[in-house]
Amino acid sequence: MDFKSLKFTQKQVEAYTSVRRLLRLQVAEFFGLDPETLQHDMTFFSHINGSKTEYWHSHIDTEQYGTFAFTTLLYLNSQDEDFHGGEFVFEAHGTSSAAAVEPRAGRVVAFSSDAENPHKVLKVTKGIRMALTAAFTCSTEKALSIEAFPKPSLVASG
Ligand SMILES: O=C(O)CCC(=O)C(=O)O
Ligand SMILES: [Fe+2]
Repeated sequence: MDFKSLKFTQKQVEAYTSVRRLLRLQVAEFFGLDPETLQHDMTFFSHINGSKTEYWHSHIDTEQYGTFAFTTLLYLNSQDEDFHGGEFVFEAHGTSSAAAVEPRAGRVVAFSSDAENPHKVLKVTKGIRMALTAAFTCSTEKALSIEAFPKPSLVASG
């Protein structure tokens, strides 16, 4: 499947928008924030298969993407059913020990995006792993610099 040529239907955009709204409320509740302080940052879908040579190396989202304050990950399929490998791993650092998350369709991971949460994704050995990364920023200036998602040119009319 050539993901880059897909167009989103209006229904898919509505589904995405309501998922995004719920993620924002969940992050606000979990971190004890007013939802109004969380503004939409970058969003993207990822699909990783065993033929990829570049995996998600260990990184810190705020450094990698420049703007993230809170990251949410929504898994769209499941480890051991749709793919093998591909665990999400919070790296050990300071006094924190490593912790792994098994991707499951519908499971959400939310965390603050800065140096306190370095993480990586382990190699996918079989199948295709699909996830949504949806981030929030607390800076209006940064939020205004973010391109609309999905790009209007990728939404099918009617
Ligand atoms: O898909 C995942 O589990 C993590 C992806 C990630 O680290 C990112 O989008 O920055
Ligand atoms: Fe990340």
